[in-house]
Amino acid sequence: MTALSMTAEQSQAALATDGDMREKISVRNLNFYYGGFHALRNINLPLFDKRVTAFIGPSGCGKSTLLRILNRIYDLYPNQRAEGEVLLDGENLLSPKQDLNLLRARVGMVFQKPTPFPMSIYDNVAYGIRLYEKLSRADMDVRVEEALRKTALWTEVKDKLRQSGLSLSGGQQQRLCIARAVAVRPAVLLLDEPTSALDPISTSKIEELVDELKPDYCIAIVTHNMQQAARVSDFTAFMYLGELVEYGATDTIFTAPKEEKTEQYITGRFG
Ligand SMILES: Nc1ncnc2c1ncn2[C@@H]1O[C@H](COP(=O)(O)OP(=O)(O)OP(=O)(O)O)[C@@H](O)[C@H]1O
Repeated sequence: MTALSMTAEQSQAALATDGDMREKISVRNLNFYYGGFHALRNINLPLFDKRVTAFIGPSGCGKSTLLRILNRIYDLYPNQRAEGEVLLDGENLLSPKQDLNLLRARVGMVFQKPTPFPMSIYDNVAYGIRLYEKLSRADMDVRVEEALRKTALWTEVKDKLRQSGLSLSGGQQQRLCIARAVAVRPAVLLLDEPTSALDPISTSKIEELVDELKPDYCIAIVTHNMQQAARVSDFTAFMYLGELVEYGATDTIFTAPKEEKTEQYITGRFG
């Protein structure tokens, strides 16, 4: 069975069992090139709303490349080129007509290392909102509080909103970055190994947060941690050498994968 037919079959099965499921992003026949290097090969994949999809696979297989296409971050670099379609609510975000500012408001991204801006906690969260909306001071206060509450940071920072974001612990900084992303009310959240620089307690807080955010977003997470993928995701995409080897419900991928390569990877035989 090819990855493509499996994808269609799996998503059909999922749709049949859960009327609440809606395909938010559809990746179709996607190829990606770094100059002459063909980094992603004919990727087909659905990403469902209100669900978490994990991208797993050994180093260099193309997980981050795929994630970076979903908000067209690669556009910032010369000689990087995508072919195919990535439909967001049916609209091809790879189209040259796509407004990139608008796209990045709809698709938020959080990186591996916490990257707060060198400004206050309040301004870190308000920064993105100010790019897109002109709010009164009172309305901005409400939005900042809402984002900090959503990311379970409010009680920890409400008395020091004017302190630098850099004064927070690593785990708090990462939650601040997630608050910054959700503050602009995106539809999609992309998390690129968001806990790889964090201790186990901060990691479990971020995982809980992903669970809490799930009902409001379509979430994609790149992770090297198999347990994390199994804990937080509903669907898993296993990639190898730029190809999507297997996609399916996370339970199935981790207990009864169809492809030998997937089984070898999840049982730690390579990678
Ligand atoms: N800027 C770049 N220029 C050229 N090749 C690149 C560039 N970035 C990544 N690649 C190559 O593209 C392939 C996919 O890289 P990518 O970073 O997407 O993999 P990954 O699965 O996220 O790896 P890791 O788990 O190590 O982060 C690799 O072969 C990598 O060397």
